[in-house]
Parts: sequence; C-alpha cells; structure tokens
Amino acid sequence: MAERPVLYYFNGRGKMESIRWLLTVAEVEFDEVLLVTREQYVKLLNDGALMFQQVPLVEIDGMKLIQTKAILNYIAEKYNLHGKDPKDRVMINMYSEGLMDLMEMIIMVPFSPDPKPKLDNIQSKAKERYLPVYEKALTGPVYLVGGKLSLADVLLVECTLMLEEKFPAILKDFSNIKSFQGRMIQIPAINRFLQPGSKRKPQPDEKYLKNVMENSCISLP
Ligand SMILES: N[C@@H](CCC(=O)N[C@@H](CS)C(=O)NCC(=O)O)C(=O)O
Repeated sequence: MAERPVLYYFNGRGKMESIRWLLTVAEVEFDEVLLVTREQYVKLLNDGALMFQQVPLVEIDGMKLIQTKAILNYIAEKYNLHGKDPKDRVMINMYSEGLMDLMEMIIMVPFSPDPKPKLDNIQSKAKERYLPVYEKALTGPVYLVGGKLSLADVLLVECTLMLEEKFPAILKDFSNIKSFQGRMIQIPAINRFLQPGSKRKPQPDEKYLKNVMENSCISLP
C-alpha cells in the first residue's frame, strides 16, 4: 500500500489548509511535519527539498511537491476531483483561482498592521465580485462543474466558512451558496474534519503569526 502523504508547513492554516481540505475530501489519511523552529525550516532548505525556498511541501507518491496550485491539481487529478474532460477542468480551475485569490486576501489580513481597511475591502469584494459568481453557478446544479464534486466545490466550502468567521452574515443574500455549504458539510469526511481534534487548523493566533514571521523569510505587503 502507498505511504501516506506528508505535509510540511507551519502549525496553522496558511497556504496548506486547502491541501488539507482536499486530501480530507478525497479520504486520504496524511501525516504532518509542523515547522515550529527555524532549524526545521533551514534543514528543509539545506536538504534541497524546497525548489523555491518556500513551503507548502508535500511528499506524495515518491515526489516532493511544492507550489500550492500544482499540489492541489495533482491531488484533484489523482482522486477524480478535477472534472471529466478539459472543458470541465478549465471551469474548475477558473472557479478555483477566484476562490484562492479571495482566500489569499483573508490569509494575509492578520499580518497587516492595520487590518480594518483590508477586511472592509475583502467584504465588499466578496459580496460584489466573487460570491455572485458562485451564487449564479449554483442556481440549479448541486455542484459547481459537470454535476460532480470537484476541487472547486472543496475550495468553495472552505472559503465560505472562512468568510463567515470574519463576517457571520455574509451569505445572507446568497441562498444557493448557503444551501450548497449546508450540503457539503454533511459529507461525512467534511463533517469529521469540522469536529474538534481533526487536522483542520484554527484561525491564526499571535503564536502562529510569530512562528511564521520568525521561521521563514516571508515577504509581507
Ligand atoms: N506560490 C507559492 C508561494 C509559497 C509561499 O509564499 N510560501 C511562504 C509561506 S506561506 C514561504 O515559504 N515564504 C518564504 C519565502 O518566500 O522566503 C505557493 O503557492 O506555494
């Protein structure tokens, strides 16, 4: 039997969280090496495991994969969460890119010295630019693309939960998305992931932020 994937990242959500979500939905058990000291990070660098000196790093199928989107696409492909043909795939990728753009903005908020304007901007962009797209796509269909579960659906449920943590009423005018979210969180693997004690990471706290700042040369805006 194949070995379990190993995820190398800080002890928090960041760019790895979507990968944790996708593996969870694919029902793939994984292990994690949580980088809590500078030495761990430097060792990965010295070992040559980080092609661009960055994490996430995922060891899977005998490979050391980096670059979040490449990793997500590999997992989606492998576990049949990337559509049935190139036309499905390009739609899945378009929807996924939009969600990753939005989640990236949320991920960066706690690193800002002045989060309020950033949050206001995210809220209006979410309501005016992003959520209407998914609301329309879900008028009728159960899933975003091709009538079957895909990477885009997984990212959408992750993103809506992240948004609600910041803006609890944000889905008020997006009833299709809210229903979609309700269905998705009933999927047993997702339901388990949302329970305390799972590998889902909590919202970033001071300790996590300090860890990321100290242990990588992360470039901040
Ligand atoms: N495009 C890369 C960006 C990865 C990235 O920015 N990683 C950060 C941590 S979230 C990092 O390792 N920063 C260290 C550095 O850039 O020196 C991806 O999506 O995986």
